[in-house]
Amino acid sequence: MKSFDAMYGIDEAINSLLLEMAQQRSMDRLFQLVTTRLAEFPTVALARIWLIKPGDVCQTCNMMAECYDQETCLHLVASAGRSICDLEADWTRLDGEHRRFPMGARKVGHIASTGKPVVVENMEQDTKWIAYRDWARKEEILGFAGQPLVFRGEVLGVLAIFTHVTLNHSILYNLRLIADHTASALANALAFDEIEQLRKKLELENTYLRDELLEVASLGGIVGKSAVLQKVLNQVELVAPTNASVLVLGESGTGKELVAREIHHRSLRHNKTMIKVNCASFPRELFASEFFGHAKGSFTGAMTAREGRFSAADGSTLFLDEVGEIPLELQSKLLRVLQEGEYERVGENLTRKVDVRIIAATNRDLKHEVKAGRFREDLYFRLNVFPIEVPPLRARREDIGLLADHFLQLSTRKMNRTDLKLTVGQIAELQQYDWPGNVRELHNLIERAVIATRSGTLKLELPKNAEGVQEAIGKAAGPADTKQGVLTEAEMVKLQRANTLAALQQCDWKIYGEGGAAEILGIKPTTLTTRMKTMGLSRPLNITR
Ligand SMILES: Nc1ncnc2c1ncn2[C@@H]1O[C@H](COP(=O)(O)OP(=O)(O)OP(=O)(O)O)[C@@H](O)[C@H]1O
Repeated sequence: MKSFDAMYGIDEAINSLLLEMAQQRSMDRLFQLVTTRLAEFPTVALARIWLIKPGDVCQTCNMMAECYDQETCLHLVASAGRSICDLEADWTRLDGEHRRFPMGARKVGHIASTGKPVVVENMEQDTKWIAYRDWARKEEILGFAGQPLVFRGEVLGVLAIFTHVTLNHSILYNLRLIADHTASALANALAFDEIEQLRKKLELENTYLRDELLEVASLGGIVGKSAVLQKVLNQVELVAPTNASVLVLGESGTGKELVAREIHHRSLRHNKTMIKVNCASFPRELFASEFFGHAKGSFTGAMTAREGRFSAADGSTLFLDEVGEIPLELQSKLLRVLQEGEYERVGENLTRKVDVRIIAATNRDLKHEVKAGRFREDLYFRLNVFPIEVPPLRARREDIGLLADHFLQLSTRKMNRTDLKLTVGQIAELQQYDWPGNVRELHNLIERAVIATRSGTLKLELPKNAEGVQEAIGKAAGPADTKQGVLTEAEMVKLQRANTLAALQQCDWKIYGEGGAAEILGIKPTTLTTRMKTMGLSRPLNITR
């Protein structure tokens, strides 16, 4: 009977393997290299590496009966060898019956859970460890040796070989050398991975933080003294320190986002950045990835793995703006993460946990959306734990003067101007207007006026109430005789608003896709949604698309 020691040139082979290992940059290639080189010894039938990782396919794993914790198990990550009785058999596959081993189960699980090597010198005599005696006999396998992959006292996995020859304990020395090199390369790679992930997370957080700073700089607190606004602020104060979900309702531009930020700033989570996601700003096929992230290669264009917004908001608040736009097929996934705090990235089976507080906002009538079958009722109840209704500006006219002054100050500071003022008469005029675009429209109007005025009293160009689209277009097209075909800046703005509104009305407020307003206007849907915000255009509640 041949022995393992009879392998010719074993020391040279192992030395050259160790040198080759040092050149490897990819972990997968390193594992493959180790198993392939070991399987090249004529006496080795099969060489394998398993790594300890979180359980991922527990429900379909055929070792489930032997698995007690279902938290972590051994994942087969590299395999090489050849069958002597079935030449078609592919022993490099990683998806066979033993792709997972429970910790503590059989030889491999035992090595992982004890951190101690196992040698079966001669399977014909020592049958304790052999689960598949027939397989071993047919494949003429006599020996088994396995070493744990240990780095700084922590077991990371197992390296094992099945041999056609009997073994003695001296095999463990060579196997230990290879296992130690593999373990330290693996530990380095894991550390680099972790650093890379932290770096990406920081980068993402920084981006959100920068956006947040810009927002905060341009927001500058909630202004207003009206009774209806005070009621909103009382509700904010009440709900902020709890972890309850909040649904902020109201027309576009009323200040729903500002309310959401105020809740976050007064909450126990205020030390972390609030993450915002505008549910109307990306196409439906990207929703899942945007929310939950994706694994590398999970779809065309997914060149690298990506953290989703839920991960970025872990321990903080996630603001779901325009929540009524979430496609029905994603609503169940959202409900699950809200109820159980669990989700999976696109293209990954691993379940991740998060602790996120949700503040959602919408200008849609969500109850109506539920009735129409476009919004899940259970999700609606989950979000609507504490509803806050932000009133339109026309319902709090006494705030208009304060807001106008506030925006004048913001704009003059931003543009380094000091000499501009609003008259009492102008404020009275502002209070007469109905503000279909609400506070945002007022903000934009003041900012435009600051740009347009050289000094002294602001030049306000207040739109007329309830001006029709055709009227606006007609007017804008009309001035040819009076001003030689030239439109003023204000007329241009009015014309663009009227044209955008006409496009939206023509296609029943459909933004994306074929026949949508973006297509009719020849612009990107995201540009259109931003433009709608600036212009204070939003779908009327009775339009249900
Ligand atoms: N009470 C307020 N005090 C100061 N600024 C306000 C107030 N309300 C709204 N704003 C300003 O008006 C603009 C629109 O507010 P915000 O984005 O919060 O509205 P929204 O209701 O979330 O709009 P949308 O539904 O279009 O997302 C912002 O510039 C915000 O700073």
